[in-house]
Amino acid sequence: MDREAKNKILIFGGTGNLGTYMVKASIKLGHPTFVFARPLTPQSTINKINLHKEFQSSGVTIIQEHEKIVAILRQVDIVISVLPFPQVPDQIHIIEAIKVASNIKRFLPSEFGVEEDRLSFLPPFEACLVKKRKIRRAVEASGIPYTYVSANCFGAYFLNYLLRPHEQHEDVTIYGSGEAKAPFTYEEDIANYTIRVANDPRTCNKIVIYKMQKNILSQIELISLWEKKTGKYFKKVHVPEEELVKLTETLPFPDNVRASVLHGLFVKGDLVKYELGENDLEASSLYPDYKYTTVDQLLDVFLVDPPKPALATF
Ligand SMILES: CCOC(=O)[C@H]1C[C@@H]1c1ccc(O)c(OC)c1
Repeated sequence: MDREAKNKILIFGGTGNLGTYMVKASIKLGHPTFVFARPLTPQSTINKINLHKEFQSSGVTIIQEHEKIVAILRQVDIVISVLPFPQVPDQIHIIEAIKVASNIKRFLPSEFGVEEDRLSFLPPFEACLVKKRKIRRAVEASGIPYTYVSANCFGAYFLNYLLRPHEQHEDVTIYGSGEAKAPFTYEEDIANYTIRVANDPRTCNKIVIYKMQKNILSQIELISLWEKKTGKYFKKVHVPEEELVKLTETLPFPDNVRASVLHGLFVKGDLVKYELGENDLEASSLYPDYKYTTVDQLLDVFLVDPPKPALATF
């Protein structure tokens, strides 16, 4: 299909960590791509300024935030929100505007992490997931065609968090026994799958889980792979479950949230505890020809050029 026939995609949060991958994937797959972004100011970082320039030179249309959202929505077909947690409740305004515009073929709210309708976590993270569930219910009540994406653990994010390749260190922290498994999805694959999912009739009003068999590993397996590749062996420092639970109760915000994420993911192993339902779809099964990056391959990338570490906001 030529570029004109391709769905036009508007991305909220397109200048963020996952958002940048999403914009690049949308452009690479030939979609006219629009990014709803805060206007640059004299305080804007050089990275943000350069990102705007990079987007514009690759044909992205940057929509300044103050522009009329309904008028913008009437120019596009698909809306993808990659807004971070603090802005999750703001998506109610996107939903309202989509209802007024009434032309949007698919809306993907800002999900991409755990499958929050099937899992519960310790209170600090649970409170964050309540916000996401509210948006899901509002989307369903609105009648807007949607797709929810649960991409599980962001690969680069968690390899940085668990292995700390940017630091000189002799030890690694293991949460719990280290044996519980979790699915990892490299951010570039999250974006490449998501653009496909957003355009796929099979995924309308469905949940798509990103859970590739080769990328389901425990912390111990991850660290062992990294030790073999680096030739470095790390002292393992275990944080027992009861200590991590205590941290979720005593640490200040947002460290208490992070502790409760770690508890659910790596101590309880919750992300691999539910089976896909008959109504659920799995990305690598939907697009078997797409060659996703395995954790082993991502570690090879980390050996030579580890992506910059990031910390999610809540
Ligand atoms: C290790 C501490 O965890 C985090 O910083 C947050 C970014 C992690 C996160 C936030 C929301 C999620 O749904 C999710 O799914 C795996 C993961």
